[in-house]
Amino acid sequence: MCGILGLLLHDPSVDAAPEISEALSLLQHRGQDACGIVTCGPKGRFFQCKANGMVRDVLDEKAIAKLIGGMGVGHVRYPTAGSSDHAEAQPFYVNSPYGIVFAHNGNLIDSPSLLQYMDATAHRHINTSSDSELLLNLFADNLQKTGKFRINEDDIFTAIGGLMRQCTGAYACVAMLAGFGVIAFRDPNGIRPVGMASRKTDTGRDYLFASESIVADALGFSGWEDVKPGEAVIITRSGVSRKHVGAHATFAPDIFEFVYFARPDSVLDGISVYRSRMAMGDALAIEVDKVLKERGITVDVVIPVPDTSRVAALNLAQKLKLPYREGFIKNRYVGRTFIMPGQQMRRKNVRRKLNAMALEFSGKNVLLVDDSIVRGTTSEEIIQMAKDVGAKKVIVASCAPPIRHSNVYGIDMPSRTELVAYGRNAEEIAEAIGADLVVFQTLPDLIASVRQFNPSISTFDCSVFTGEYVTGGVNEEYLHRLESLRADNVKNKVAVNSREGQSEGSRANGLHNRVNIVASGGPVNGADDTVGLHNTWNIS
Ligand SMILES: O=P(O)(O)OC[C@H]1O[C@H](OP(=O)(O)OP(=O)(O)O)[C@H](O)[C@@H]1O
Ligand SMILES: NC(=O)CC[C@H](N)C(=O)O
Ligand SMILES: [Mg+2]
Repeated sequence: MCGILGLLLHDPSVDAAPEISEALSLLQHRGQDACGIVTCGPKGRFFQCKANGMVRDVLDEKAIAKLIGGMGVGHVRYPTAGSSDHAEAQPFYVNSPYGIVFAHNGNLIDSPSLLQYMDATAHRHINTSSDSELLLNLFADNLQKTGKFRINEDDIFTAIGGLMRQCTGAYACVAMLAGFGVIAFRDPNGIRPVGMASRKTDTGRDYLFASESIVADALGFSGWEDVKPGEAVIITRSGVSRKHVGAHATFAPDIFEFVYFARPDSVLDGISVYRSRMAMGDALAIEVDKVLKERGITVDVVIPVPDTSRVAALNLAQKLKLPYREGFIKNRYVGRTFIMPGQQMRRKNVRRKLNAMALEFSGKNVLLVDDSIVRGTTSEEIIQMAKDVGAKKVIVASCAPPIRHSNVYGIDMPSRTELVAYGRNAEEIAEAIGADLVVFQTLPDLIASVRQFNPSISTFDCSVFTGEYVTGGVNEEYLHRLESLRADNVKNKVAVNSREGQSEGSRANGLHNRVNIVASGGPVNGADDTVGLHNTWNIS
């Protein structure tokens, strides 16, 4: 689940990079592996800084000062296709036609056939294993087909319509054409979010595209509107054009955005994430009450698993008239563990991140509330921590139903066997994570919790719960291939072998590398100090 960003300032002499960087830090919860910004300055020149790392580390003051121009595109990455190589950090760039920069959230499910098309028909070289580089080149190929010396909005709509006919999967994208403007589009099912807002200035209007509305709130933009499924929106300094260019398909935003991914203070597709999580807590309270009564178990205290579950846990506690205590204190400097690469790192960081306060657990029957149980890494660790500090019974309640199916649309859950609920019922899951009892939200209750705030949405992508994939094109053969490429144990093997094979490992040096990190206080307008697109890996 990455974060994407586009910004066009009405005054081209004001640099967009500082605000893009600020915006990316607000989207950091969507991707912690890599980040980047490309801006477009005078004469349509692009300036880039991207690398593996968090926003605050990669996009420091010096780097930002060298990103010239009043429009730009940004990205925070959570790798869900290809590798974690710094060459796959986004935005991606291709010089022909016109000069295009591209940022993508989601996953394509037909990368192998698109790769074949690129090679055999479009004659475009793809230099990484990223599906986003493929998607950029598909966009470029479709723009090329217009055959125009100078392109206009209609040509761009035609090109994006062509792209949408040619690829399948989840994609919310922001692109930038050199000297022209910024563009956003969303796949025909609208699986991944992206919206837009504007801001009045003394001279005209600034425009923003972002994965989540929180960015608009924080940067003083208003009039947030979602880009619609299958829609493309083009913003130039002369205004906004939007058009539905994709096939008409079922609108199915991913329900997991509401369960876990998005910030609670965002509103996605007209639904407040915060309110939907409150409703999840209310609904789960009824289920928990029922199960506890059936089993004759009493609970002394409700404790959330920070951070995401807090909103739901508080409502659940209030509904059940039980005390709510913050029994786990989070180290605020450790990021989200679920989106960290590799099981070892995730496990280690749950321990680093959370500390159990003995006073709140000792001698009590505690009800831990989490938003979801995926691999069970978090639950397993925190249940042990709760028991270590003297909890009598540990009951776990999950705001999401059991997750038994792979995600193919941009969450890194490729392998069913890594999921703790795969092939297990609730009792077996409880045993696997060391809980005395586990209670799951039902799927109808989860859907109702979210949908009540926008009943015009009839379907959500719930594939991780149901194994039904709204785009089609996902069968057993596909899932087996995905597992063989991306399961944790496979990725570990590839990382170990990468020095010999130079295939996917983090040590391989691709084409698109981080700009020099050089102590330099010089001017940013001279050729020596500005940062173009193709930089060397040079840290001094
Ligand atoms: O069963 P698992 O595989 O452990 O995955 C589920 C857990 O991971 C996430 O927490 P994370 O720490 O990533 O983020 P948060 O701080 O926003 O809760 C999520 O909120 C669950 O707690
Ligand atoms: N989670 C995402 O949106 C990732 C985008 C893209 N598939 C990548 O892996 O870089
Ligand atoms: Mg969590």
